[in-house]
Amino acid sequence: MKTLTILGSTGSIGRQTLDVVSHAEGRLKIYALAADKNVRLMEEQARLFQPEVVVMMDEPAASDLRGRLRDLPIKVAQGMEGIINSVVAEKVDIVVTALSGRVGLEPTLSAIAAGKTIALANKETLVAGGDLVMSAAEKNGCKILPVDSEHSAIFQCLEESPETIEKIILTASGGPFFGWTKEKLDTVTLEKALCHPNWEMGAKITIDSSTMMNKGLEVIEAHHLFALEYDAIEVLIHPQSVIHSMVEYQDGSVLAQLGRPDMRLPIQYALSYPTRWKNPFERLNLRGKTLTFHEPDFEAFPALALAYQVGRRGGTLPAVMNAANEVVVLAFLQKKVSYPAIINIVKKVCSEHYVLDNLDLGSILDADNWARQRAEELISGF
Ligand SMILES: NC(=O)C1=CN([C@@H]2O[C@H](COP(=O)(O)OP(=O)(O)OC[C@H]3O[C@@H](n4cnc5c(N)ncnc54)[C@H](OP(=O)(O)O)[C@@H]3O)[C@@H](O)[C@H]2O)C=CC1
Ligand SMILES: CC(=O)[C@@H](O)[C@H](O)COP(=O)(O)O
Ligand SMILES: [Mn+2]
Repeated sequence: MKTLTILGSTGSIGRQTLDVVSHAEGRLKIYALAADKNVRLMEEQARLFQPEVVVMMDEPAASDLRGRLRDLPIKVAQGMEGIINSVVAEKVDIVVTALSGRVGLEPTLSAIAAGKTIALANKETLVAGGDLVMSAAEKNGCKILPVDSEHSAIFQCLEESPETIEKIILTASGGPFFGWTKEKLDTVTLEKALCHPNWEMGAKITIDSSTMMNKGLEVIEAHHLFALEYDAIEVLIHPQSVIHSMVEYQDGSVLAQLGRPDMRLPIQYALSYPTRWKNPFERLNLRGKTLTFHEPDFEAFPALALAYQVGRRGGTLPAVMNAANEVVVLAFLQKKVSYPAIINIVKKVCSEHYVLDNLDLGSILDADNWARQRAEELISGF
């Protein structure tokens, strides 16, 4: 039996994780669930999964939930303190990090300091603080198990001697606008950007997939997870999202992981690691299927090239790019900025940043805060 805390239980990954738990035949138990404001769904999840603790980041949401759950012996905590307590608790074996955004960095570092295994979906945490996270994990002997589908695929293709890797190939669907020209991309609406061709995901990552910033974040995520130079991380457009990524070894052999676009598979893989559990989920059927592959269009989708430049520069710059992107994507979701403004503002914030290389949590959070404020100023100026 493995005991979990799920950070972001009411979100897309969080809900699918609970579905995996319900199919795990008693091998997974929930200690705590955490979210921000979605009280109605958290109440439903609490009643169904009976965790010891539920946490709402938002304090009014926490007091609302306290009233709704007064008939149950479930502790209702709040704020970042409540989230951190939910991951360091003695009973917890694995923390599923499925918060959206850099907010997951501190709880992830706290969970690692407490010796927990991390099932990591929350890629912004690695983009902003990957050096801190991976060195803390090494120091504490903690496993970081990737949940992000491409990184799970790479992890599943790793052999005993990872030093024989020549490169990894991150596949990308190309998003809803694959093949569009820069001019046509100026006409994108929020409704169109929220329609991912293959995956049902949360709003932020769906917009990031449309600009290809998601793939840029994943390049930086892979750099940290697999200790790879950026020259050894290639992106290949694969519109069908059947091959979730590939590893090319120094003898020229390429291993790939395939599956239906169903996040329960990488989630279950991480939670059952190092075994593979059976499940009743629909199987991949390749009969009659055509798989195609294309070069990324770095011109039309500048976010990908920016992420490579930012990742190579390192220091506090990745945290700045990520923070600016979080702010501008939220503004786009609120229809406050145009689609082209997303990458234009992120690029401008990155260009103005004085990069620091002494990476501690304070410098990362300061850079993150500066970037958020600067992005907000540019949005109001747009
Ligand atoms: N969805 C997917 O298929 C994939 C997602 N990922 C990554 O996984 C992470 C989660 O993505 P996804 O599930 O789509 O996101 P969603 O937006 O669907 O869910 C986000 C979750 O985090 C909670 N949350 C958001 N902000 C805060 C906060 N400040 N404090 C506490 N809780 C917060 C939300 O709570 P509430 O509901 O109360 O707002 C919700 O439970 C992201 O980093 C994403 O990039 C990676 C690969 C695939
Ligand atoms: C399911 C998952 O892992 C997402 O990151 C997805 O891969 C996004 O698809 P894109 O390839 O379009 O960015
Ligand atoms: Mn992914």
